Amino acid sequence: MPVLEGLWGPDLRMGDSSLGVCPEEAPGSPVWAPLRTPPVTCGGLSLALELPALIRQLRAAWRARRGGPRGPERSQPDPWVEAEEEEVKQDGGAHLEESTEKNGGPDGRPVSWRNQEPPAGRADVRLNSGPAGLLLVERRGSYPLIDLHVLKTGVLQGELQSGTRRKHLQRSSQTSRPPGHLHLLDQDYLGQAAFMLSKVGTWNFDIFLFDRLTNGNSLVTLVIHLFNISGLIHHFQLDVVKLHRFLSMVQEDYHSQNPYHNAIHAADVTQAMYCYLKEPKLAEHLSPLDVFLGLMAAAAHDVDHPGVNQPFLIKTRHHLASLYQNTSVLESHHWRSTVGMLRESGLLTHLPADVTQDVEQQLGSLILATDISRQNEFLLTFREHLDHQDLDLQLAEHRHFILQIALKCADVCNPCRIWKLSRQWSERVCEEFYRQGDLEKRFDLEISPLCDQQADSVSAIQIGFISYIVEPLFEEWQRFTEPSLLSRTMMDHLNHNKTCWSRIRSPSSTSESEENEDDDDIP
Ligand SMILES: Nc1ncnc2c1ncn2[C@@H]1O[C@@H]2COP(=O)(O)O[C@H]2[C@H]1O
Ligand SMILES: [Zn+2]
Repeated sequence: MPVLEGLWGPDLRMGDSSLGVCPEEAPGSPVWAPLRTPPVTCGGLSLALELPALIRQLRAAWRARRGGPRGPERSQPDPWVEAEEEEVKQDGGAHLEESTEKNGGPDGRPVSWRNQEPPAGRADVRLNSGPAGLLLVERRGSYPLIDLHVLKTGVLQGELQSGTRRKHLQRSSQTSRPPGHLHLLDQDYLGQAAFMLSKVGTWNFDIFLFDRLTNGNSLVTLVIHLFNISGLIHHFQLDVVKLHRFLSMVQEDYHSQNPYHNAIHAADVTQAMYCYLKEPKLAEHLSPLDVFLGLMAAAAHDVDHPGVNQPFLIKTRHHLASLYQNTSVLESHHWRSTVGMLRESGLLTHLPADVTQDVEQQLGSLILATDISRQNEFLLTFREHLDHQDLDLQLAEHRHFILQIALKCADVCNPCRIWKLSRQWSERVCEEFYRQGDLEKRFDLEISPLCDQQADSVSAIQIGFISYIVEPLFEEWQRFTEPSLLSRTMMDHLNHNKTCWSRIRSPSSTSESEENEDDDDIP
């Protein structure tokens, strides 16, 4: 499979994984002992509540603050945002110093740390400065939809732009709900969604079903629940209304029209991250800040993803590619957009400036680690640590590294899910690749690897992805977490799913229709 090998690097696999049984949530595993304090009140809201009651309180609080049933309307094109984006293009980002100052915090707190170096041990935050060496904060509305009209002429003329007017039109039509509105659970489904949340730590959690039950609000609902049960709201004295506002912005800025990179993927990664943070090897060492960062980074790690990859943005000269100098373009955008939303929501304004600075930098380091082109760099370091048995989770720096690895695992864990869920993710991600390929074909661009529906079958893509990316990473993760029932289960599913894709690829042994009927049994 030379194409796949070339794309994903050499096969770095180690030994075979052992087989195991499919567990429910491991009983009695330590879950961040320091966080066990029962949530009582926060922002005037009682948090010792079942989810439906919490949501009702949230809704009432939100309405009271907004002075009406609706949140701020964002669906109208905002000429101010457009004007500013034009500025970005014209001055190459230099004006962002002023913009950062303006947005330093909703309370107007000066952002005195702008030109400081990132804290020691945060070497991954290497793209925190723009051309003028200033920290970039992307404001909401930098929605990087690809403007097909501009693409057609722009590629020829070598001046592709992002097409701000069109993107606002597309943005407002993509969602059926008014942005900013508090989209809470449909009463009919409250009970079922709440029941699912009671099993949020189990590996076979069906995020697609949960998304339907929550009316497309899986990300907001899941993360508020996880923050609540993890004691984070209490520990950091978070204002639940601000938290809800922040998460709604994040959820809304995922593109629902992307088959794969949408808010359901973010919710799925966050749920996986939660499972990994509960791993006994890790949980007892994690501080509340670690848990907060892990869940936040997972929730926001792909925000505003345009549904095309970095090479596409580079070859079409998208403004984000030049803004981030063709390096970790998407990940940098996800991070800086997250920082913009954090500041806009005011979620952390009650915390000391050095804490918020640290949070922003660590979020960057975590989100940047999800750049799949840096896979080998992380894998080799991880393997070296495990070989030398020198990871000391008392050290914040080592915990941060493990959080990066955990997030990377969560991001590519879909082949480790039960077949019924895994197959959906595989089809979705390939559909997104094929759409990019169709775009490239339509505009006479070279078709990117894996994006040609005629040449690259779903099964071939999956076998390559599992062999070169997922297996090597999860084998090391299993080494780190052992003995772990969850890791054994994930490896079971991975092997099973790989076998399924192999059979689909070579139907002589099993027909595709036969395989589609396959349930979640491990072979
Ligand atoms: N099942 C899969 N098959 C092929 N590629 C995948 C699969 N799951 C994730 N990926 C790729 O891995 C990348 C991890 O980072 P992203 O979520 O940004 O984008 C993801 C996809 O490009
Ligand atoms: Zn992702």
